[in-house]
Amino acid sequence: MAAPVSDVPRMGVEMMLERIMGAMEKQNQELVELRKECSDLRSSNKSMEIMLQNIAQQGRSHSPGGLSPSVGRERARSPFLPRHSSTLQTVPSQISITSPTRELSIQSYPFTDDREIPGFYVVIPAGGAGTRLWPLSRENHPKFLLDVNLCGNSLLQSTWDRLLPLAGPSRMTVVAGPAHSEGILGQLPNLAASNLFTEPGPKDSMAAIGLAAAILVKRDPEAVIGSFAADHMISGEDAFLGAVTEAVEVAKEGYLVTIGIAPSHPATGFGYIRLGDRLNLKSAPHSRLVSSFKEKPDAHTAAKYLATGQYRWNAGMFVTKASLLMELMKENCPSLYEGLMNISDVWEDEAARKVALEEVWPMLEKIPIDNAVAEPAAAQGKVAVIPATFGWDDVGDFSSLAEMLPAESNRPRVLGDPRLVVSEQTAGGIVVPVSGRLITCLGVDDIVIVDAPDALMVTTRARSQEVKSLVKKCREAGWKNLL
Ligand SMILES: Nc1nc2c(ncn2[C@@H]2O[C@H](COP(=O)(O)OP(=O)(O)O[C@H]3O[C@H](CO)[C@@H](O)[C@H](O)[C@@H]3O)[C@@H](O)[C@H]2O)c(=O)[nH]1
Repeated sequence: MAAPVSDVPRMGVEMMLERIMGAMEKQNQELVELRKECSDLRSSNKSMEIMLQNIAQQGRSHSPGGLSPSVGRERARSPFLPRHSSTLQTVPSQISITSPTRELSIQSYPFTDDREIPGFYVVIPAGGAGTRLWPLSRENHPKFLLDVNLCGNSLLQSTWDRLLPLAGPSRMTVVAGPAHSEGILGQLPNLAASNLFTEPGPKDSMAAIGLAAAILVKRDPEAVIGSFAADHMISGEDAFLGAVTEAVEVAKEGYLVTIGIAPSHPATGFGYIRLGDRLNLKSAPHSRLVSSFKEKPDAHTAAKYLATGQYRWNAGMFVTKASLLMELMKENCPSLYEGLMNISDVWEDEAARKVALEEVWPMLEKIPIDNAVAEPAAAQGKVAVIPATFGWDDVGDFSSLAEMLPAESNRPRVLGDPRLVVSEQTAGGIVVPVSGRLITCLGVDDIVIVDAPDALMVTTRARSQEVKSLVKKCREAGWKNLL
């Protein structure tokens, strides 16, 4: 039967709408495929880059004390987060906002093909469980072993890859607890066993970095060391390597050198560096003195600092002669210095090391490097800073993890398979579908949902720093096996 005359124009409109919707759907589909292609391309570029780096390293015959990379040990994939074919996640090329000032807008270090710095040792202190990322991170799978942005590498592996060109495999070292040794060696097959410094228990960053300094200064009295957290994300590798190379030059002049990040908000979880005079070093044109260093100020003080425009966040990276760090420890925390000297005296003798660690380690003072030496040394004019122009994030909690994922309007960001999340009027949050089941949400903004097979965690982005206290509560409630 023919349609009534009055319905004809309506049918026309409906057909048009249908066609438009169809075309839009097709476009969306193409966009998804394009994103996947880009992501695959990025992964294969990365593999190619690593392959080229390996070839270059194998061909390097002049590497001092060069170890040949261990044969037969393959790099283990980082555990826990699932891999899926339709990943849409990308890390923006610039993670944090760099300084708008002209002074910092340049910084391209004049690298030659070989970036290796003779006598430079990398120290990666890998401690802490990253409890604010529970239930993604666990005591046995801490944050640094996780591939939090699904790039195929854990944060530790990315840290290693980033710094390898400067030190070569023989001068890359890691300090960690015994529970993580196996995971670390599995993920870093080219880490020499003698360069994994195993501490009996967590004693905070001064003891960890101090232990590495005490051992390395005995192996090489002229050693310049750089300590870099195992669990940070960085974008802009050239700018990063340029900053570290300048920092090494400044360290050789007898400074404890930090890297300063332009702050974007009055964070209370970071150290603040007040910029002092320029050092006017030819080999490190961006270097400046640090006129003061304040570790983790309160919110009011942080806001005051920000308003002056004179402060940088401390990126938690320290570059210095190992001998200077030992001197600073001797001056500012003498008993810790004594203890570490006793341990390092016998370090290369396995049996004696075991005895010394058992006797001395439990007595050591638990203090962060920032309070132990950075604050007092800055007051004496011994700390310098290289202002950074690379993107940086310490991936401290689910809110900062969310920042790294592309925003989608009226939809939470998804770390994992986006098909497992169906939402309606839910903006600004982050969902991590690990268990594989479907997650649905309606009308809940800024929500954080982490769905692991054995534990579900729900909070808001605003409270994601407090996940730490939730973990404490779970422990008190007898759930230690899930932490
Ligand atoms: N091996 C080992 N490493 C440790 C230990 N304690 C801390 N670390 C390592 O030392 C580094 C810094 O320690 P955190 O405890 O994570 O420091 P933070 O609170 O984040 O503050 C530091 O980093 C901020 C940037 O993220 C800085 O802004 C701040 O000034 C400070 O340096 C990290 O790589 C951490 O894994 C430990 O007992 N053992």
